[in-house]
Amino acid sequence: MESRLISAHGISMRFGGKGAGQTVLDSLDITVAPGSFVTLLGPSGCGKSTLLKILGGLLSPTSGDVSIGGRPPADAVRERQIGLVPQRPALLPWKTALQNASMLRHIATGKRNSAESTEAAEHVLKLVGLDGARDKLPHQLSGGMAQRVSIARALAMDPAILLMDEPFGALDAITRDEMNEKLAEIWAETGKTIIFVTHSISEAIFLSDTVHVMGVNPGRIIETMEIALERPRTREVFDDHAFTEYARRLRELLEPKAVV
Ligand SMILES: Nc1ncnc2c1ncn2[C@@H]1O[C@H](COP(=O)(O)OP(=O)(O)OP(=O)(O)O)[C@@H](O)[C@H]1O
Repeated sequence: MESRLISAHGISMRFGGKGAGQTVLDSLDITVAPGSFVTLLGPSGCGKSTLLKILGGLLSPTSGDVSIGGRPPADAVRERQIGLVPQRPALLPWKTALQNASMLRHIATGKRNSAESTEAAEHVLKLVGLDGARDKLPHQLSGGMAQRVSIARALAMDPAILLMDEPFGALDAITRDEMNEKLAEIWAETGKTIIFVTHSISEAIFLSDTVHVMGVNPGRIIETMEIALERPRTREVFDDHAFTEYARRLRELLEPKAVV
């Protein structure tokens, strides 16, 4: 694929029938530059997950156009250029970390135990910092470790674009910070385009090049903010004046307006 620019124009999404239906997204425009880290930040129900799936070609909008590298998103899906990391890891409980990480590749290649797929899974397990846990079963993994396997499973397919749907929402605050640092490293090392959904202001600032703030009823982008903090970023950046300024501005945008 020549350019992986994701471009979406006039995106509207309506669920349900005419009377009882709901317009979830309304005339939304967004572009995502190849190799960038882009976050969709907004309140519950504003349509972040819906927009994420539309951008990755996993859901068709009711109206509007999406293209990935100038081509229909279905092409990118067919060419396995899209990886998805869901909210919950959903690992197969009877398979080890390595087997879970190689699973999609084995399915894609049609070979149950190809050495090449296992090698790819070993490589990505190392990348997510789990090479020591390759033979553990899901019930032997912490929440953070399980989510790392889920990231490895998506990365093992070597997609150009990674869709991450609030992957760290269920983790405790410390583990979440650790996962954010690890993800920033993985992104820097692999050059993937990452579209990330979160409710967390600090997570959005820490990870992103660009934060799209969404409003609700109907879901739309109310502001796009470029995050100009230097990289690589470590936890110390939370104390940076620029960081707290971004956080203040984002909080203002997300706080419900007082009714006068
Ligand atoms: N398949 C579907 N059928 C009907 N309604 C849906 C469907 N998927 C999403 N919705 C509705 O669309 C709205 C937006 O959902 P979506 O999951 O995209 O929001 P979100 O911002 O990701 O929410 P959250 O942060 O709580 O996960 C919600 O009201 C939801 O009930």
